[in-house]
Amino acid sequence: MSMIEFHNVQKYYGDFHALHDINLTIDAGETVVLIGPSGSGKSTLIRTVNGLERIQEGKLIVNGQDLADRKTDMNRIRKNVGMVFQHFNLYANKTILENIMLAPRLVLKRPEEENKKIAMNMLDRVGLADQAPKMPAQLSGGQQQRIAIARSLAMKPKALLFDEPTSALDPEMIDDVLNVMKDIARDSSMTMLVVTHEMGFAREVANRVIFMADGRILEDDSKEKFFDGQPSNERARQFLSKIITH
Ligand SMILES: Nc1ncnc2c1ncn2[C@@H]1O[C@H](COP(=O)(O)OP(=O)(O)OP(=O)(O)O)[C@@H](O)[C@H]1O
Repeated sequence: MSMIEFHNVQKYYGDFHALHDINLTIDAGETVVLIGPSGSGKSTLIRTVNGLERIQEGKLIVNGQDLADRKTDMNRIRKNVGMVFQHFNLYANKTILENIMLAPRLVLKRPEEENKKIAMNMLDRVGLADQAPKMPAQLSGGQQQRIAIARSLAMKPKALLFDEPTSALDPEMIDDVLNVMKDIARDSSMTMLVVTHEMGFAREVANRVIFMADGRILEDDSKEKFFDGQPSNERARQFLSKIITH
């Protein structure tokens, strides 16, 4: 079953053509890694999936709903599709536990006791149950990002989008966050679309690797083909050789 389908999608910012004729299907449970040079449209593409950016042409079906249709209920999309950003965006004046409980309480009307239980389970899953009473500023960047992931998980989404989740972190914190993401990727019920240049993550858990440049998808390969064979596209090959040697 497909979770995300792009059919001839075009996205413009004013006159600027940011996404060119995107065709892409991601099945439920897949982990797809999106790479490409700066400005190639990776963020734009994933932000269209939960309606943070609107598309101008084509069809974009997410969890069975067409996002190009103005009648589509965006709140329902956002309940099912979580997003983790480069900067964690935690509420600074709320405890870690409150950060996680807030959206399920307000959006899902989840009863308080159940909400707390699920929040604690999610904190446990990211290895930070003991941090529940603290404030975000008391945690390291890597811990804050794991809290942001727990917060997304607490909504029990069907899909999670990650936009460069480790690129604002000190190097020593990156593995802790990637390990949490790998654990989620191995859960076959979760669909993940991840913008990252962490190729170790891609090699270990991705089903597919997609290469974008200039707003276009130039390569969409299984991880085996991408890493062990050779991407067919010359720019993808060059990009891969640069990020792997650096
Ligand atoms: N709100 C906006 N208004 C106008 N142009 C935008 C806007 N957001 C992005 N763009 C442009 O769209 C193009 C794609 O940007 P996008 O952020 O999607 O790229 P990216 O591949 O995620 O880059 P990076 O790796 O640097 O984050 C860039 O040329 C960018 O300048």
